[in-house]
Amino acid sequence: GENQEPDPIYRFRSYLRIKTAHPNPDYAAAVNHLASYAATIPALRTRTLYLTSPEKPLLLVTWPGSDPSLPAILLNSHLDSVPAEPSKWTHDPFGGHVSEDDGKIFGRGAQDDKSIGMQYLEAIRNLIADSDYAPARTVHVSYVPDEEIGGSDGMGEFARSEEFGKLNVGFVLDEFRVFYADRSPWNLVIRAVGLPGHGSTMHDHSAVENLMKSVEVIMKFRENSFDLVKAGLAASSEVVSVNPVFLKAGMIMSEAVGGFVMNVQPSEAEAGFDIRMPPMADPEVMRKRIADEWAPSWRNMSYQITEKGPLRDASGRPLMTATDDTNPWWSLFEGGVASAGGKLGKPEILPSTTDARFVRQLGIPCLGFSPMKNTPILLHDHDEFLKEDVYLEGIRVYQHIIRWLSADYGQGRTAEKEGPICNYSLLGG
Ligand SMILES: CSCC[C@H](NC=O)C(=O)O
Ligand SMILES: [Zn+2]
Ligand SMILES: [Zn+2]
Repeated sequence: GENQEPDPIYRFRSYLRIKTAHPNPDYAAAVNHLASYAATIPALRTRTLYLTSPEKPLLLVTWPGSDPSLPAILLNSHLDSVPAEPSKWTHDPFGGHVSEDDGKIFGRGAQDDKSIGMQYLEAIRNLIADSDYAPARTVHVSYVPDEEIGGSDGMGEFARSEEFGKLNVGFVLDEFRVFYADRSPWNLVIRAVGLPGHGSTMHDHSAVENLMKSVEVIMKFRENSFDLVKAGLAASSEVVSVNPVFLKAGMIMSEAVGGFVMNVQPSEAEAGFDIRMPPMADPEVMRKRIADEWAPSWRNMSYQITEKGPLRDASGRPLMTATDDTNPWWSLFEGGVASAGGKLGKPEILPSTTDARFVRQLGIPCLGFSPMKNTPILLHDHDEFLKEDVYLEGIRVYQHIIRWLSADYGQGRTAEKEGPICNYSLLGG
């Protein structure tokens, strides 16, 4: 029962009970929960930043290292969650329910990403309590708002802030299992105008006809991308994806059957698409394709692209973090996972998008990682859960990773006995 459950599980369930779903995430309660727990660990300092508005706090927890001259590491997670449809769930998505028989902890955020947010703190607590470990590098833990809605008032703003610069961050860990890149979202809306007229006449160049021609061209492009994936020639995260997400046309008349006027051909029509651009995609080529083929002005089309986040860093390089020995942080991360007895899959590009793109844009290496062994991926899905034992095991994995990343392997300095000796200068010593 509740009395016998380990404290970390109790704290995780309490976090899951906080209603952090959009459109009204309770950021204050989430920050309060995290900061209260952090306050019980004397080595930690906490600060709450309000970078854009009093409604959007960002919690920064800091574990000072013994050598402030070393670049720090940053462990990031987001405070917000996507909405859930309670009627489609077996248990209340914000009830913190645990199933008796198999120890599944249900909740919106159980995987994405309240688990890692609490695991970071639990791992730090254990490193101090169990082994008296003290890091050489400073370890920062950030809890940012708004990731699920694009992150511009969250990590986007944070990465641009003076505050962030002062942290001297050398390496960042963010959510999900080893991802070295994300795809950048573009929102595309195409609009057609055309000849209106009586619903009974057949004429060329109506708005809906113009729109449908573009939709066909776009869907053909989509089919080509998808065929590459189906043939096994590319991972789904390696192609440009495009999916229609809304269609809008017609004259609304609420008392009509179906709600629309039937005998008028509308003079305007619109469609919206979610496009994801992999890091290697050429934004210029894509912009030109949209202008010339997808929404050509000669077909009376116009369009609007909203590029939600960068594709390149300041020196024009695609936003990818190296996962080989050219990146010493990778070796330390991999070493930490291996020393915990874990095995990493092949590093991938995340098909969707996270806040990692904002730090990669600064040229800071960042890996997406969440220790969720043998767990079906239920991000944004119904009945999102994480099993108790997997959650606790994840804390242990983070203890190893944090230790490897934050220890001092410097020239002539005492190397941690579990850590590798690697090129210190590459790590910014
Ligand atoms: C427009 S940025 C949205 C970010 C969001 N992130 C997680 O799901 C995503 O849709 O990938
Ligand atoms: Zn997430
Ligand atoms: Zn998400």
